Amino acid sequence: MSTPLVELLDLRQRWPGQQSDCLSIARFALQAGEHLFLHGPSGAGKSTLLSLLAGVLRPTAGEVHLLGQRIDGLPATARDRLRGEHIGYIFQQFNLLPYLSVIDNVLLPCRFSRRRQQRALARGASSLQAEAERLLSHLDLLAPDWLRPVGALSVGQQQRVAAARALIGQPELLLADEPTSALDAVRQQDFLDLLLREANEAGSTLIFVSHDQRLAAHFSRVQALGDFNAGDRA
Ligand SMILES: Nc1ncnc2c1ncn2[C@@H]1O[C@H](COP(=O)(O)OP(=O)(O)OP(=O)(O)O)[C@@H](O)[C@H]1O
Repeated sequence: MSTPLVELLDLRQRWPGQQSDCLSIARFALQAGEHLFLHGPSGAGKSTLLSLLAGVLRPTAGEVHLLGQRIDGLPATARDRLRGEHIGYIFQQFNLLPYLSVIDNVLLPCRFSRRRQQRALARGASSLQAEAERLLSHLDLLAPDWLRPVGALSVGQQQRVAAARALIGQPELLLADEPTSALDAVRQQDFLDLLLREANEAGSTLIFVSHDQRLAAHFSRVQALGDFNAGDRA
């Protein structure tokens, strides 16, 4: 089998002040192009797992591999660069820059990564701005909102901006942490359509964290965190 796109080996994560490991994973791997629906109870460690895979967090022990490269020992700047180039991350709290406009937030990954710029333009758009507008329009965020500061938008609108920002430039890995929690049913469906279509066209690997089991049917692989995490039983 080919090298996994992401892999965790003998990983442990214990938060300061805790008596037990939040995560204890002998092995977890995803192949390029896999779409995983990840679920589990609140507090089980799903967001922690995504932070480790994205190199936001370094594990207490063990190995994190991304695109065949071991990243847990890299300095923060190198992990930040890899994340910017290869990962689209929809954070649970969005992590948008509230004073920047909607368009400027979506374009942020392209400002920090030439690779994301090139891949955004390779999508056939006439400019980066046009590609940002295409993604936003599909998520039902239309022109009158594009120049507004993102902090002035509703929570559901901000969630859609965060999605467009993660998708621009076709990153190899998409991490989506409860990405539809603030959306109504119609927009949830539009969001899933766009996410899965973009992921398929780019061959992106996707980890989609959600409590909403109705969405699981859209995914090729469905797992509970407890299937491979012994942390809370340690
Ligand atoms: N920055 C932090 N400092 C200390 N403990 C943390 C931190 N972040 C998370 N934890 C702890 O790690 C555990 C797992 O949290 P995490 O947010 O990963 O769970 P989750 O499965 O994503 O939950 P939810 O479904 O509610 O979002 C919790 O016990 C939480 O208190």
